[in-house]
Amino acid sequence: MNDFIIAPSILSADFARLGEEVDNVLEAGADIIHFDVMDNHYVPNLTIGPMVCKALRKHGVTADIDVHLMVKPVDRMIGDFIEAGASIITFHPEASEHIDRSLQMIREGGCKAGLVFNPATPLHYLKHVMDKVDMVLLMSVNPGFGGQSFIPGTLDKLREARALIDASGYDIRLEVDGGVSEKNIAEIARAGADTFVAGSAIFGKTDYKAVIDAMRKELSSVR
Ligand SMILES: O=C(CO)[C@H](O)[C@H](O)COP(=O)(O)O
Repeated sequence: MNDFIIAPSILSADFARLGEEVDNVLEAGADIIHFDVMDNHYVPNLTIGPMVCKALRKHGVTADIDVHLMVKPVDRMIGDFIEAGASIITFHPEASEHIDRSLQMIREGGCKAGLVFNPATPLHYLKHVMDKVDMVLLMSVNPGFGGQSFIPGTLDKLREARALIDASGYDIRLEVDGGVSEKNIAEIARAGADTFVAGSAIFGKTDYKAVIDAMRKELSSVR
């Protein structure tokens, strides 16, 4: 596995050609696919559900699918996404009544589990479940829409999360999502992130490989 993971968010892909878009971005060098699920309740937008995840598997996608649940309640969706072929499932702690149970459901289904923190959500939710998470995702925008600007305070929060993860001794990835581009990816990596979600920065360009290569070049200066 690469030390740094680039995870294009299909939120910014052309949904009318989704299978082809996913094939193209993986061929261009993406490591995994980030799959944003919005319910028009937890966030003010509505996107895609397990049927689309299943359709991507049927289309032949074998790369990991990183499902970010922006839904409330959370638990009802977990089984559906496990069955649909998700690899990683993350959710927002404040959207689950029973965080420990939700994390266990995900792992028992054979997926990696993670918690997602909005810009103003404190990291203390992690304290008693570090042994049950494979990924911590810090939102660097308020969730709901692609194409927003990176919130600079996320850099300090990344440093705080990196220190917690390193002190825990567990193998936990630190992902960042929102406003990530080839211009700021090195600074974000230096703050501690190892997994980078980018939507508009990649799908907003015609040459996906050029953007992903530029991101990797920036990252090569970090470690
Ligand atoms: O979860 C999201 C929004 O809730 C998106 O993944 C995120 O915003 C990525 O889009 P962009 O890279 O264009 O900011």
